[in-house]
Amino acid sequence: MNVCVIGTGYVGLVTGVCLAHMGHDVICVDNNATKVALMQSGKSPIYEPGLDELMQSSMAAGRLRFTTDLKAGVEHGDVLFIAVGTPPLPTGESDTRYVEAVARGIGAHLTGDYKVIVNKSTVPIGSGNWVRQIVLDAIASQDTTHVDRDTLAQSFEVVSNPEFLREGSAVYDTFNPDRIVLGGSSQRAIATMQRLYAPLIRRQFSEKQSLPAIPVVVTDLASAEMIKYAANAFLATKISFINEVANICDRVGADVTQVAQGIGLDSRIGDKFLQAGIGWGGSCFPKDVAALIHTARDYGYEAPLLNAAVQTNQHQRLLALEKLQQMLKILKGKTIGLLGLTFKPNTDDLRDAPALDLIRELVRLGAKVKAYDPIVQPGSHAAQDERLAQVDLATTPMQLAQGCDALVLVTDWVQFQTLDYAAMAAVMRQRIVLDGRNALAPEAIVQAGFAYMGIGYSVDRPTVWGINVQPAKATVAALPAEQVA
Ligand SMILES: NC(=O)C1=CN([C@@H]2O[C@H](COP(=O)(O)OP(=O)(O)OC[C@H]3O[C@@H](n4cnc5c(N)ncnc54)[C@H](O)[C@@H]3O)[C@@H](O)[C@H]2O)C=CC1
Ligand SMILES: O=C(O)[C@H]1O[C@H](OP(=O)(O)OP(=O)(O)OC[C@H]2O[C@@H](n3ccc(=O)[nH]c3=O)[C@H](O)[C@@H]2O)[C@H](O)[C@@H](O)[C@@H]1O
Repeated sequence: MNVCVIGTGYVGLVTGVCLAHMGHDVICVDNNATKVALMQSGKSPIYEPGLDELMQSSMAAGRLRFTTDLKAGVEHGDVLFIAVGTPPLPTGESDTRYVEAVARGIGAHLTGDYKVIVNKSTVPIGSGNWVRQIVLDAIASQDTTHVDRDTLAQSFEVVSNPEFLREGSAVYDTFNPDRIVLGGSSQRAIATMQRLYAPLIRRQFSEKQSLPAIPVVVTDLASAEMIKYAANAFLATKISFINEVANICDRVGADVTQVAQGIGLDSRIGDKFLQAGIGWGGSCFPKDVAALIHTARDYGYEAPLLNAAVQTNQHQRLLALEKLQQMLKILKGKTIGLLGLTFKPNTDDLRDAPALDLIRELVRLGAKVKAYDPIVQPGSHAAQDERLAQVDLATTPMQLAQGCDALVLVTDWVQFQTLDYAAMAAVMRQRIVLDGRNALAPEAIVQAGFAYMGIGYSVDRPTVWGINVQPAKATVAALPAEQVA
């Protein structure tokens, strides 16, 4: 099928590239000419594992093109994806002006051929009908000579198809979704979307063909829009829940990693998104939870649980500061080294990253901040972020450790598990590791000469220099057969 994806951020680019890999003929449109030129040269503007390779192979096969020309994209696509950003306004409300501009642009360029317009962006509940109205308004003011306006008005339908990919594993997630959600009232539009996703649903192009088909959930427009917000709000609340449990663990003498393992094996709870740490961030959880709270408020409902999840997260994002103060007392004049800056590993995305809150507060309290991130390297695009202006960016972990009073693991990049911590300890002023993601092997860190502290360990646990040491993980063993009977 012919597809047009408008907006080539994380979602738009990954969607376009994956649809082209499935065999569709895809044009990606973006109004950022610099970005388009980069993509036309076969380079992805974002760091996302596996994306460059797929992008280049689909371009070589002639199934993937990039342009700034919206008209060309609209004329080409049987399916038109709107995948532009919906960032938060200061009120928490979602800023839908980019969606509005694209919808207007689509309406101005419709040709009379049948098109399905797909809201892929995360948009407030009710946006499906709103987009439809904007397109109709644009048709009404279209200067058309070849097709009458009634024909144009009948020539499109709007579907909601929310996206659930995670940054850092976006390509994998797109090819292996837990479900596909399609919201809309037109059978023709839903059938078109099912045809588009047929190779994915039946896993026809992957080695996983033996797995069952991917479930497709067909709903009305508003429910599909709500599914997206409810999914993100639930996941964010789940993390806030385990973080709250971690904070209680800290006080009562339990180990949150063992607790997470113990509750996660209950299939009603599940073991995912139970990693306690210094809080959730990124481009979506904070903005989508805020937007859902805002929507609820518009309807006179306070959404107390969601507000509490946000509040717990705000506290959690500064927990590292509290713990550093416990250990170092006065932070003024101390040097703190951050391991990781991005909001999660395998991305170069700094949007609403917990590291930024920590940097702001450390600087405010007079500490010197150094940081090492495998992707946010000096000179890189991400490093230009003005919120890093007061951070001394190191090019190696050793350079980071030099002269530090403490290291804080902020992002759980896998390579941080195997750094030469003994060598790093040797060049530090004080040897403290605060593991903000419970990602390191505490015994190894202690052996390397550090005092170790995680998130969710009790003050009553065995301590090294008065700081808690994480015990071994809980073991899970099957009962002997005779005991089962
Ligand atoms: N980033 C993520 O992992 C996920 C994001 N989402 C949702 O998907 C949507 C897009 O998010 P991201 O990809 O992160 O956004 P982004 O901000 O990274 O990218 C948006 C792109 O749209 C382009 N754009 C803006 N206005 C345009 C216009 N009028 N015409 C053409 N292009 C235009 C921008 O130049 C930019 O390249 C948001 O609603 C977000 O909530 C949903 C799931 C995952
Ligand atoms: O709407 C979106 O944009 C996306 O938001 C999240 O994906 P993403 O933000 O890429 O990353 P996650 O893996 O969900 O992590 C979000 C934050 O939660 C934190 N987190 C995650 C899991 C966990 O157990 N503990 C925890 O603190 C991460 O460190 C990160 O800061 C959702 O997981 C995706 O399904 C959704 O499509």
